[in-house]
Amino acid sequence: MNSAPLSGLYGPSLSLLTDLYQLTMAYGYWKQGKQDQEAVFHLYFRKPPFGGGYAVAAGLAYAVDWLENFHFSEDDLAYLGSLRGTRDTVLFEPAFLEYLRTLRLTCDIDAIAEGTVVFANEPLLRIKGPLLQAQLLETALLTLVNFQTLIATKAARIREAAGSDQVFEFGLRRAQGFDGGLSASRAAYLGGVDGTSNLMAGQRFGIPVRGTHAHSWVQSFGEEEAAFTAYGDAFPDDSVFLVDTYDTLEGVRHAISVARQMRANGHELGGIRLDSGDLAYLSREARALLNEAGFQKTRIVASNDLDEHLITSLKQQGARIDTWGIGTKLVTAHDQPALGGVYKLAALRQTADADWDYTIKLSEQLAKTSIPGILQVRRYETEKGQPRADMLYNTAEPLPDQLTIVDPLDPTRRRPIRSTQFRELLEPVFRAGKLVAELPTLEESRTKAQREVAALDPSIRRFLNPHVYPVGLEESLNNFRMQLILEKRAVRPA
Ligand SMILES: Nc1ncnc2c1ncn2[C@@H]1O[C@H](COP(=O)(O)OP(=O)(O)OP(=O)(O)O)[C@@H](O)[C@H]1O
Ligand SMILES: O=P(O)(O)OC[C@H]1O[C@H](OP(=O)(O)OP(=O)(O)O)[C@H](O)[C@@H]1O
Ligand SMILES: O=C(O)c1cccnc1
Ligand SMILES: [Mg+2]
Repeated sequence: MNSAPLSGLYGPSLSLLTDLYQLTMAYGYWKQGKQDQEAVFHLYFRKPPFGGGYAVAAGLAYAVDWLENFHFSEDDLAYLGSLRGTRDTVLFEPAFLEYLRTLRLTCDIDAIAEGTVVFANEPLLRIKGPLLQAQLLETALLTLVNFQTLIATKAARIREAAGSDQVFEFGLRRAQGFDGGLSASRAAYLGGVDGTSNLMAGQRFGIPVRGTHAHSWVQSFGEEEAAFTAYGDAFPDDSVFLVDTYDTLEGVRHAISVARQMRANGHELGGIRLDSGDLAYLSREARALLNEAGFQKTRIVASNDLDEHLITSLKQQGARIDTWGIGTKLVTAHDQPALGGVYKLAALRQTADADWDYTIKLSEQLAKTSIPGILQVRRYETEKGQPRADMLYNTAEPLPDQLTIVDPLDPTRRRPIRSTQFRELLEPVFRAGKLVAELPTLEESRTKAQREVAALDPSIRRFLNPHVYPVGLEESLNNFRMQLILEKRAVRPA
C-alpha cells in the first residue's frame, strides 16, 4: 500500500521534476569526462522547523519510489533535445541525450528510516555514486524529503499538544496543490494524527478516513433539526453534526433533540462539531448541555484554524474538546512553510579505489559550512532507549578508541562518549542502484515516530525555547573540517 506513492500521479516519468541546472551540470560533467567520478552527497537540514528541538524524518517512501523509476523517457529526451540557448543553439547535443537514454541508477544510497527523530546537520540521506547521477538526484530528493519531514514534524507537535485526544487532518482544500495535499496527509499520519478527510490518502496509503458535514448541508435544509435528522437517517451510527451554522448553543440543543430521536431508534449520535467562536467557552457549555441530556459519550469535535499552540491554549482554558480537526495550519506548515534541507557534496574521488578528496562549501556562517566525509550518524542511548547524544563521523577514516564529540558551531563545547549503547541511523537502501531495503509500512513508521518522540526528554519536545539536543562531530572529523576551512578560506591581509 505504501510502496508506490507516486504511481500514476504525473504520468510515466518523473525525472524532469528537477531544476534545469542539474541537467546542464550533468552535460558539463559528461563533456569533461567526469561523469563517473565517485561522489558522496549528504541531504540534511540546518535547523529544526517551527523553532522546535527536533524533526521527524519523512518522505523516504516517495524518494525510493522516485529513485526506482529514475530514467529519461523518450518524451523527456525529446523535450531536452528541443531546448535552445540564447543564440538558438541546442542546449544538449544528441550524443548526450543518447547517454541519458540508457542512464540507470547505480548509486549506493543510505537513509535514516521514516519516523526517526532527527536533528540539525544529520544526513537523512547519503548518496554515493557516479558524480553525474548523484547530482541529478538533488532536487527531487529535496522536494520529497523537505516537505514531508516538515509536515510530519508539524503533526508530531500537534500530537504532543493534543495528548491522547483524537486528531484528524482536514487540510486538502488548503494544501499546496494535489500532491501537496496527498503527501501532507501521508506525512501528517506518519507524524501522529489519527486519520484524514482525504479519500485518496485513504485509498493509497490505508490511512483511516473520517469526516463530519459542512455548513452547506445545514444551509440546504434552512434549519438545523431537519438537517440533522436527515444526516442521522443516512448515517445512524456515524454522525457528527456541525452545530454552528446559525447559533452554536442553539445548534447543540438541536443536535440533542435529534440525538434523542436517534436513541429512541436504537442509535447514538457520535459527536458534534464546533467550527467558530470561542472554542473553550463553547465546548464547556456544549459538554454541560450534552451531559445534562444524558449524552456523556457524544464527542465534541473542534476545528477552525487550529495548530499546536491553540490546542495548548484551549486545553489550558479548560476546553472540553475530544477530537481536533486540523487543516490549513498543518498541511501548509503555516508558521514555517519550508524546511531548508540542503544537498551538499562532501567527498569525491577519481575512481572507486582512489583516495577520497574531501570537499567543503564555505560560508560566512559556520552553521552553513558543509561537513566533509562519508558520514554516518551514531545515536547514543540510555539503557531505556532515551537518546543522549548523536555523533557524526567519517566512515572512511578509522575511529579513535576514545571518542569525543565536538559542537560544530562551538569547538569549545565537547563531550567525551562513555556510553557503549548506540544505533547507526543511516541504513543501506540502494546498493549499485538496486533496492536492498525492505521498507516499513506507513503504520510501522508512524509507530516508530510516536515511540521516538516519546523517548525524547520533554525539554527537547517543548515548543518554547527547547533545549538543543547534543549533535556533535567526532573530534577527528571536526579537526579535519577546521583544517579544510582554513585551507580553503581566502586570506586577506589586514
Ligand atoms: N478560547 C480561545 N482562545 C484562543 N483562541 C481561540 C479560542 N477560541 C477560538 N480561538 C481561535 O480564534 C481564531 C479566530 O476565531 P474567531 O472567533 O475570530 O473567528 P471565527 O470564529 O472563525 O468567526 P466566524 O464566525 O466568522 O467563523 C481561530 O483560529 C480559533 O481557533
Ligand atoms: O480551519 P482548518 O484548520 O483549515 O480546518 C478545515 C476547515 O475547513 C472547513 O471549513 P472552511 O475553512 O472551508 O470554511 P469555514 O471557515 O467557513 O468553516 C472546516 O469547517 C474547517 O474550518
Ligand atoms: O469532515 C469534516 O468535518 C471536514 C473535512 C474537511 C475540511 N473540514 C472539515
Ligand atoms: Mg475555516
